[in-house]
Amino acid sequence: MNQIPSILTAIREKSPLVHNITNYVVMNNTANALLAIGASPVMAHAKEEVEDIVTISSALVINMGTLSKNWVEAMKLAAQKASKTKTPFVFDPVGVGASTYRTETAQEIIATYTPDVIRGNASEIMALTNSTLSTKGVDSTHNSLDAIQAAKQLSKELGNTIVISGEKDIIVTGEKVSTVSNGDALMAKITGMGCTATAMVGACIAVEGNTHLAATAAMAIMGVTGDITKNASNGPGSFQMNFLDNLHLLTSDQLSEYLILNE
Ligand SMILES: Nc1ncnc2c1ncn2[C@@H]1O[C@H](COP(=O)(O)OP(=O)(O)OP(=O)(O)O)[C@@H](O)[C@H]1O
Ligand SMILES: Cc1ncsc1CCO
Ligand SMILES: [Mg+2]
Repeated sequence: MNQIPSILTAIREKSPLVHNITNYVVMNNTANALLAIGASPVMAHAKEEVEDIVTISSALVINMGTLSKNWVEAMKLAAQKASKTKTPFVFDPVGVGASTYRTETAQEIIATYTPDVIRGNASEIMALTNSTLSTKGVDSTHNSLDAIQAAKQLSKELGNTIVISGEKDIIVTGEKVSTVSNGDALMAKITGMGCTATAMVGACIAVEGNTHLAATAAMAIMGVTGDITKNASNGPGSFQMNFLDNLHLLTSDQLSEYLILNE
């Protein structure tokens, strides 16, 4: 618990370069959120350059939100390079289970390149272990608690950390389960808050090698910033704007004070 604020401090001190291959919907928000927390984002998806960008980056974030053939090829090249250079790698399987293409792409990336962390909502994490589960789209129709068994199974198979986001954020590494109970329901009404959470995992794994701790810190940063933001906001628009300000203003003391963590 007391290690979480020091991860925030490390992000601000080191300003790690975080390479994102992410979707058209959230690209701008994600870059701004990474800047606000103190990291340095680069968005790059051309096949011709992703390997070079991975080489100079401290973490790789792959988000398959708006996937297509060239992008998937770039994702695979980047993930392969990250495994060679031992660059920490987080994967967001956006909408897995909604189409065969999404399911096959997610399964191939996970099986071939073993992300250090996978972050998805409950429906997405469940769809990764149950190929007959079809998801509604990018929004979850399940509670994060429903996905714990799937997350444990995945984590044990892959030897990595799985994050299930939702009202409660659940971080699973093998049998170890940590829960962050901060945040606000409005966060699910702003597109790409989950993608931002995945990018925060990227910033945290860039400075902290323990993936369970880093992923917990990322969800703590999201949830505590959500708590601080909710009182000052009238709806999704102002929440989104205030959230960015509060990420920038977030202190280690606030993280310690607000965090509701069970482990
Ligand atoms: N009901 C809620 N209460 C508190 N926090 C929430 C709630 N719903 C979502 N969140 C928070 O919002 C963030 C995004 O989680 P969510 O599960 O909505 O991601 P997602 O479905 O992948 O989103 P997207 O696909 O739009 O990026 C997380 O930090 C999570 O903790
Ligand atoms: C709405 C949406 N559609 C594809 S990606 C995305 C952003 C949230 O996941
Ligand atoms: Mg998502």
